[in-house]
Amino acid sequence: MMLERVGPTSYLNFHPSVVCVGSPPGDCYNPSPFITGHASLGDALSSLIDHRYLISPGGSLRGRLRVPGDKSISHRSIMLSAIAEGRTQVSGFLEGADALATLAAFRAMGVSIEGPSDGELVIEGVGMRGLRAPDTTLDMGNSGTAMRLLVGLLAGQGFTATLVGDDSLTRRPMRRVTEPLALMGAQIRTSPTGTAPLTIEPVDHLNGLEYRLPMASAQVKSCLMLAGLYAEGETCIVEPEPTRDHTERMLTAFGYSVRRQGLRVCLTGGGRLTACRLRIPADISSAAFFLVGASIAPGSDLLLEAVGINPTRVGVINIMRAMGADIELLDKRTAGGEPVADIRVKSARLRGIRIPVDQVPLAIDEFPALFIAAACAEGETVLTGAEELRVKESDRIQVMADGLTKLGIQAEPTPDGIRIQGGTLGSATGENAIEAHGDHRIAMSFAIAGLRASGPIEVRDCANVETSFPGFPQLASNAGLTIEEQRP
Ligand SMILES: O=C(O)C1=C[C@@H](OP(=O)(O)O)[C@@H](O)[C@H](O)C1
Ligand SMILES: C=C(OP(=O)(O)O)C(=O)O
Repeated sequence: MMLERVGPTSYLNFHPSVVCVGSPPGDCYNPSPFITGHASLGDALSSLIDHRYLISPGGSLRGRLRVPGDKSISHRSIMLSAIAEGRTQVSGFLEGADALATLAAFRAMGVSIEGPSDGELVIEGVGMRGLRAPDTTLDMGNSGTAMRLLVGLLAGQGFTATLVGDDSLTRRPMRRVTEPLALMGAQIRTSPTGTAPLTIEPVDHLNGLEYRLPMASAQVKSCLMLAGLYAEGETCIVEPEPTRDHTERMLTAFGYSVRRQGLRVCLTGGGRLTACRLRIPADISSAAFFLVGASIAPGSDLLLEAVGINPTRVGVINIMRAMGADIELLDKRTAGGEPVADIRVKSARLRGIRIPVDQVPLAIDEFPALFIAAACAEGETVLTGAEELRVKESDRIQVMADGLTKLGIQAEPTPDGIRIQGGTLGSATGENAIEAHGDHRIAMSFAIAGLRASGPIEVRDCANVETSFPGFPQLASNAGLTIEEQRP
């Protein structure tokens, strides 16, 4: 196998069927849908269904809107309240397929959950040792967060559980979590290439761990913190750069002591969580499509209500402002331990930039939308240090480069990023339609590209928008995007 060093701690491993990212170079992604052994019901359905968006060119985004609840925080709200003592009330929960997969998994482990109804949930915590062995495999659908956090939480339970996912999730690297968990004493089986299904076997006990993350990943950090709750002694994780800190904040809200010193975060196992009330802000990752859309569409003026502006998530705002965007944060406040603001965005003339590497983990899910901003900017935008984008729901560097190229934009993928030359977005329909490859963020990014395109855009394979942003076409259309949804 050929290994190419692409950064101080990262490797891309080029092989016809397996890509390995991270250090040690063993954390593999299997890009071929044909060589995974497992497929869930979701896959079977999505292979039959071609769910498309047809976008008419032009328009502007105006008015006020509230995007759905934060996906990262929604997953964590279920996981922590399930193992807390007492009844937790949650509002603003994202009723999207990813967070609902987490909810279903905890129901299958005996947790009583009322709702969701209009984002409201009531969870009866079963305490640290109250989860029951599930009768069936736990299907985490399309969600990397659900699978990677849950494997940490389950590593210290006294029962066997198997986690499966859809075809995309089954290709994503899991050694990044199973290897450090094994150092804690966990027993977890993976496929031969280190992917799902993951089978977690009971062990006598877990040891605390001091672990330096080989890549900036909040999922790996959170996985190890959740395992650390069940470990003897202290678990400390050192991040290469700050990543989203929702687990730390939420554990604190549940009364669990988390100690942070710079890039090192520690907790001691054996404590307990006490139920609380959680209010989940609107998801900045969903707001990102509107921040970009309103910036690129002339005549736009949009207010996005109650969006989470946690400093570990605001890379999209920092990058867009550096490109010249007109973004104001209004009425800053705190909700459920998380900073929140209303965001006003108006159209602006954007210019290409070199994206600062320290912003990459803070905007990791927003790059597909940011690439559309780059395509509409004057000059070149260069992204580096973002090889993690290749192991998301799709290879987001390649899939975005392919789509932008179809729209007539010069987009040159590199192992750890992309170079995009701003230009005029063209049209893509019929045989030439944009393929979202089942990746929700790709689908929504090309939908908003329609605001500045010279002709219609057809986006294929959009069903997974339901994972993070149910109701996206309706909300976008209310704001001014001309979008038609074609369901089979
Ligand atoms: O912890 C989380 O909730 C997430 C962390 C990020 O993944 P990585 O940890 O792989 O960077 C992000 O891409 C994902 O959408 C959500
Ligand atoms: C990468 C994402 O999610 P996950 O890793 O949870 O599948 C995302 O939502 O963009």
